[in-house]
This record gives sequence, C-alpha cells and structure tokens, in this order.
Amino acid sequence: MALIQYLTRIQFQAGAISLLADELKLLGVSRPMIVTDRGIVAAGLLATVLARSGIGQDTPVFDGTPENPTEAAAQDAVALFKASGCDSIVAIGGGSPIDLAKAVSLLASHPGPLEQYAVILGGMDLITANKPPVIAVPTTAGTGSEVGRAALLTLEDGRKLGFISPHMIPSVAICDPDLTIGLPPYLTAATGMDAVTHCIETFLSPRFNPVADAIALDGLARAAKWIEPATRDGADATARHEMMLAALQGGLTFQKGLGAVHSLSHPLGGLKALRLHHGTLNAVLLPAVLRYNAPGSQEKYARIRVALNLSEDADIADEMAALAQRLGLPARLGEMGVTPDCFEQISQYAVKDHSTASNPRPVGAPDFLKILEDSL
Ligand SMILES: NC(=O)c1ccc[n+]([C@@H]2O[C@H](COP(=O)([O-])OP(=O)(O)OC[C@H]3O[C@@H](n4cnc5c(N)ncnc54)[C@H](O)[C@@H]3O)[C@@H](O)[C@H]2O)c1
Ligand SMILES: [Fe+2]
Repeated sequence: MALIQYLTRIQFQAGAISLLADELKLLGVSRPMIVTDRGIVAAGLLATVLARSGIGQDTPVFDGTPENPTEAAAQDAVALFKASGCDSIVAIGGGSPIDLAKAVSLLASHPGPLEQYAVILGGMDLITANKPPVIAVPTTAGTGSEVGRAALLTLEDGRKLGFISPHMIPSVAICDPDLTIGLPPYLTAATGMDAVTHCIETFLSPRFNPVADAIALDGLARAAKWIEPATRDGADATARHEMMLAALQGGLTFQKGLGAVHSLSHPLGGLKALRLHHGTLNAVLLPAVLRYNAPGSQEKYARIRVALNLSEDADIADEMAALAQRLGLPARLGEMGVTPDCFEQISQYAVKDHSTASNPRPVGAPDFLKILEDSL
C-alpha cells in the first residue's frame, strides 16, 4: 500500500501575490497575522506584499523570526497572535518564517511545550486538524516548506527537531517568482542547492511512490538547468520562475522522506553559536553522502545522471561538488566555521533524526562521523 497525497492549494505565477486577499476569503478567514523576518522587512518585501496583496496595512506583523527558527520565537509570535485576535497566519519569507508560522499555528491551538509534538518522540498523532490555517508565501526558492508537512524548530537546549503531520501542511501556497528577484546571489545558490538536495534525497528514498519519483527527477533536471542562470542574474525572470518551480517540486516529494544529508544538516543547523544556513550545509554534505550511498544505488544514480544531463560514467558526487564551487558556495564544513569537537554529538543526533529512516543505505553513528570528517 502506498500513501500518495498532495494537499496544498497552489497559486503559481509571477504576480500571484495579488491573489492573497481572495485566497484568505476562500478560506473563510478575516484576521491574518503576518509572520516574517527582519531581512524581509529590510529588503522591502513586506511593503511589497502589503501593497500588492490587498490585505490591510493594519495587519499584525511578527518579524522576529530567527534563521533556524526557535520555539522561543514561536511562543512570542503566539502571544501576538492571541493578543491581536487573529484567525490565520500568512508566512512571508524563506523556510524560516514558513516553519515558524506552522509552529505558531500548532501552539496557538494545542498546549505547549512544543517538544511533545516532535515526530521522533511520537508526537505526530497529537497534532490535530483543529489549527488556524497557514498561507505560505515563499521568497526563497529552496525549502519547499510551502507545501511540506514539516516544521523544523530549534528547542532551548539546541536540538533542532522535525514537527511533522499532514495537519502541518499549509492550506495555500502563493508562489510568486517576482518575490525572489532581489534574493542575493549567495542565497539564491544556497537555497537552490537545498531544492537540488531534496529532489535527490527523496528520489533515492526506498519508499514506494513513483508519482513523487517522477516529480523529483523533473525538479532535479529543472534546478540543475536554472540554478546557475538564477545565481548569475537575479533579474532573469525565467530562471526565477524555474527555480521556484523546482523548489516546489522538491517539497511535493517530502512524503517519501529525505536522507543522510538532512539527518546531518538538521542538527548542524541547531548549533546556535554558528547560525549555519541550511541549504549551504546541504551543498557541503551532499558529495560525501552521495559517495556513501553509491553501493546499491547505481540504478537510481543512472537516472540521476540522465536528469543532470551527464555522461554515463560521470561521478555524481564530483559533479555536485563542482556545481557548488561554480556557484561560489563553500566546499568544506571548516570554511563555515565548523570544528570537529561537535562531531560526536551531531552524529548521535543524526541517528535519531527523522530523515535517517529513509536514507537508501542504513547509516549509523560511525558512518555519520566519517561523512562529517570527509566533509571537514
Ligand atoms: N519545513 C521544511 O520542509 C523545510 C525544508 C527545508 C528547509 N527548511 C528550513 O528552512 C530554513 C531555511 O530557509 P531558507 O533557506 O529559505 O532561508 P531563511 O528563511 O532562513 O532566510 C535566509 C535569509 O534570507 C533572507 N531572505 C529571504 N528571502 C529574501 C529575498 N527574497 N530577498 C532578500 N533576502 C531574503 C532572509 O531575510 C534571511 O535573512 C531552515 O531552518 C531549514 O531547516 C524547512
Ligand atoms: Fe532542506
């Protein structure tokens, strides 16, 4: 038996932000709260959305989302949500505000603390449908969180955990590639590599879902073709459109589960002192994980080569490392400020991460340690 489900209503086109007010009406809500971050405000994107979307200028705004969002920030946003009498949440930003909005929806309608809902602690069944709806407006093209069933939140003790349920999936995604035009080249590349990694890891997941496999391969081919043009020229509307679509496609395949790259980038993203960017971590870890997964994955690697338009004898791990280098991303964890003293603990966390179960090759703490050392 296979469970194949797609739940989010998606408005996808340049200028789609003008549909936001109508979408809120369709949902039957009238008092949204905006969840965003200060970078979005500084980039003028909040003002753009307020001007183009037709929602009121007096809409309450929580702009305190940190990169790698935290439970503490979610609680602050819940307080504003309740004090303002809101009935829905509009997330404007990258994966961080979208994930925070999902946590706000959960904690505004379910008792705290957040930890009890973590998927690795068996919390999925505690999450009910009785939650205010989330409308996701992505401004990066990478995480796929706009259609994903997960929120990744960092708890007070530094653990970055997945909160996963079909009820966490946004009700509506408004994918307007125009909102990514001002995304700087580095973030375009790094978030784009997150989308690349999603498509590769979900395709390699052994779970049966050929519908998602087809989406993942199509998304991978699209991202591989357009990530460099989008990074080179942020105003290239076609490249922005295609990267936003590739990111969405990656998100539509999360139902297959991810793999060892994400098992490691989740706990590394929880290291508070370093504030490491998720997509950048994935780009750095991807080559070593592809080498680790190569035994037993050759048939799928051949299909990945076709999607990437590579020759039959190309080494996918080397090609991904070369792509990251052309994009100007770091090649090693050391370049990002990571030192090996955290590796033992990160490996332990990675074993428990929800993405580990769907890695194509069984992977334990010593394997994670080796992948980290190979990536240093
Ligand atoms: N829920 C999921 O399924 C899922 C999947 C992948 C990643 N994630 C999570 O998403 C987070 C990462 O999200 P992200 O990579 O989108 O980055 P982000 O949301 O953390 O944003 C990074 C920076 O980019 C800025 N920014 C965003 N859009 C911009 C724009 N258009 N112009 C200028 N600046 C802009 C933000 O202000 C911020 O400073 C991580 O916490 C990661 O764990 C979640
Ligand atoms: Fe990711």
